[in-house]
Amino acid sequence: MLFQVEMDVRLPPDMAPEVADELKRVERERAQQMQKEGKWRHLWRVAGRYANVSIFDVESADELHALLTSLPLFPYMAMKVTALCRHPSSIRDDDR
Ligand SMILES: O=C(O)C[C@H]1C=CC(=O)O1
Repeated sequence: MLFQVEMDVRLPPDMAPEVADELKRVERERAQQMQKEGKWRHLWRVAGRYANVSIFDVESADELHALLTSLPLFPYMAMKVTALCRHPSSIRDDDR
């Protein structure tokens, strides 16, 4: 199952820079691990915002929820999840 996830990062303005830097470091590790596992298929920065648009390829909404809530930055992100299904005009074999 494919899901589009929009993540808006909202770190508290008074968070110590070294705490923020460590959170971002471990977040990057986790995000790259999920990409290598094929779960996080696309990761795009939204131009001009501290936000991303991502495509996840998971077995279920429960799995997506577990992955998203495991992210170190999860407490500091607003997320919008959209379930995707195959478009009848798509020519890509992996759009499912
Ligand atoms: O920077 C972000 O968009 C937030 C988060 C998502 C992946 C990652 O490495 O950080």
